[in-house]
Amino acid sequence: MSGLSIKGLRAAHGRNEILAGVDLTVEDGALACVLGPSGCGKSTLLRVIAGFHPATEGEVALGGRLLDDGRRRLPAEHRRIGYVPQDGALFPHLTVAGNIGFGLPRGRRREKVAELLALVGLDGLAKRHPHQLSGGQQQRVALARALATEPELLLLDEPFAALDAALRTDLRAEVAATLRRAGATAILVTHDQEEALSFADTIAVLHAGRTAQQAAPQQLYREPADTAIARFLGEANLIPATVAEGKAETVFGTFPLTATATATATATENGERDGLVLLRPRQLRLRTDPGPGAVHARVQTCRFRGHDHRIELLPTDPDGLPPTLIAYTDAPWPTGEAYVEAQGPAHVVEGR
Ligand SMILES: Nc1ncnc2c1ncn2[C@@H]1O[C@H](COP(=O)(O)OP(=O)(O)OP(=O)(O)O)[C@@H](O)[C@H]1O
Repeated sequence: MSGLSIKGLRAAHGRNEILAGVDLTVEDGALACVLGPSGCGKSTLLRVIAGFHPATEGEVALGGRLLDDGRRRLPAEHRRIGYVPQDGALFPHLTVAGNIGFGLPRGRRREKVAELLALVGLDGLAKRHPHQLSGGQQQRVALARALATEPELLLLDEPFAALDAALRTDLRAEVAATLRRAGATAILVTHDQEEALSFADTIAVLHAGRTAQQAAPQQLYREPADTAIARFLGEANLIPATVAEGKAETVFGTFPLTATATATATATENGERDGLVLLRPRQLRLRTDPGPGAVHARVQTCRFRGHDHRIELLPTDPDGLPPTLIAYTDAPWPTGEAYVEAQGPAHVVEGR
């Protein structure tokens, strides 16, 4: 099997178990993100994959080769894995070319360095030293250096964390494009959900040392497995619902369920169950007049965010609704009265 496969991985720091059942599959040539809050074990996971930290149980395999199962371990230098740490960790006394070519055989060095400089968009900067580069340029050199040895898998540990917001967005898109051009298989760890959603083909959410869910970005955003994942990936309106026969009944009306909608509370005798339906802020629409399924509310705040407006509403009759609703709209909305309607399909989430 090609690509990376991790099953039931456990790892500890001393007596503290940090990873307590991580599953992760990354297909050959795919870009994956491991997403989780600070301290959940993301860096530890990368270090186990790279071979810098031992697994206690489970299995890590790359391209069908066993890397670690808690008993047998392939040494880091035989794994063909590249690692880009958070700060890039360039050699300060070497030039850009020296950094990228470090570890390459002499004969091919010049040609390969030129190729990599072009790949990461740094033509003409070969003779500079790291201190003469911007943060973003330094990270691109670190990426080129990691790609130089043509690793089977590239690990990126929060590589954009130290950069300002605008540079971060640009560099993230550039790095994703570079990795795709190079045909690399890569894993990026981050605690930034926007970064994960925009970068990856597949995202694994870590919670308490376990994989809570792995799915494609759109699926994870629209169809999270539980309320904690729903909230972690972005703002969520969680609306009480009665679920039966493939439909969810809410105060906004009845909606068809998403294809993979997961069941919530235990089924009652007549086949109905209570659940929570996830409506993302873009699924809510505001109007000035009442209409079928429209809920009366008061606009509390309307905040301009450049690409849209974030509107916070208090429902007049809170029965069957959370205390506040969040909508994102293209047009601004004055504070005061509004009617809110919702668009399906509805996804039923597990409470956690
Ligand atoms: N060398 C170590 N010795 C003991 N405990 C450690 C060590 N390294 C990390 N830990 C602990 O392991 C847990 C997970 O750390 P890790 O760095 O893997 O998390 P993370 O998700 O990458 O966090 P961040 O996003 O803040 O970098 C934390 O509680 C941390 O304190």
